[in-house]
Amino acid sequence: MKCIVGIGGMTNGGKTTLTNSLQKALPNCCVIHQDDFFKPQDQIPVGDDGFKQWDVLESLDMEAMLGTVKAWVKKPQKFARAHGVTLQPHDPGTHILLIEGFLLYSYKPLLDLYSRRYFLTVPYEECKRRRSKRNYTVPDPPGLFDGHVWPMYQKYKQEMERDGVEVVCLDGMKSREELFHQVLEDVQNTLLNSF
Ligand SMILES: Nc1ncnc2c1ncn2[C@@H]1O[C@H](COP(=O)(O)OP(=O)(O)OP(=O)(O)O)[C@@H](O)[C@H]1O
Ligand SMILES: NC(=O)c1ccc[n+]([C@@H]2O[C@H](CO)[C@@H](O)[C@H]2O)c1
Ligand SMILES: [Mg+2]
Repeated sequence: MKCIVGIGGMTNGGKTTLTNSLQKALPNCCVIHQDDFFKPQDQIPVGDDGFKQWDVLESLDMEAMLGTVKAWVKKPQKFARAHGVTLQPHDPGTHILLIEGFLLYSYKPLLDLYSRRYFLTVPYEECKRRRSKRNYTVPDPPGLFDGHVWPMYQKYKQEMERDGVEVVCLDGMKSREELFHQVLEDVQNTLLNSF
């Protein structure tokens, strides 16, 4: 049985942290990080807001990401082996894929593949605070958060709500442990219900 779970939500909501803990706890579990599909810096245009447009869907090679997801769907065992995921002999029939990223549910070709779509958020102030401490491969220029990151987050979130995308909202202000146990239990129930 194959199960695809989305760990989506805003930047610095805690998606990667949660995903890494879940992967360790779930059997035969592979992960795809949307951040691995950012286009090279020279292909990211500067927008009317004066900033390089990192926080739009076009900054990502989503066709390549879709191809990677399809490779997992076709041969999860082969995918696991190729990505160093040890398959568990006592749980041979279960295969889980966690897809993690900040613009998961804005890309239509993947939308119906998820068994569950989680969405992590924190309040604006906390998001800005966490972000200011981060060091991305391309560092944030001054003003990026208020000038580009936050407005784009709001735009995509509004589109998601307009399109009626069904998500399970997660409060990113909860502790790492609480979030981990909440989602682990929910994923395990989803698995049980789909047998
Ligand atoms: N539940 C939590 N409570 C407090 N801090 C957290 C929690 N989860 C993650 N963090 C911290 O917040 C920051 C962002 O976490 P993380 O990298 O997991 O977020 P993300 O959603 O993957 O962000 P990005 O937009 O970079 O992909 C990190 O410093 C992390 O240690
Ligand atoms: N990983 C990258 O190449 C990169 C470069 C510039 C900005 N970002 C930021 O990553 C966040 C998503 O995790 C987005 O908010 C980007 O601004 C990533
Ligand atoms: Mg992340």
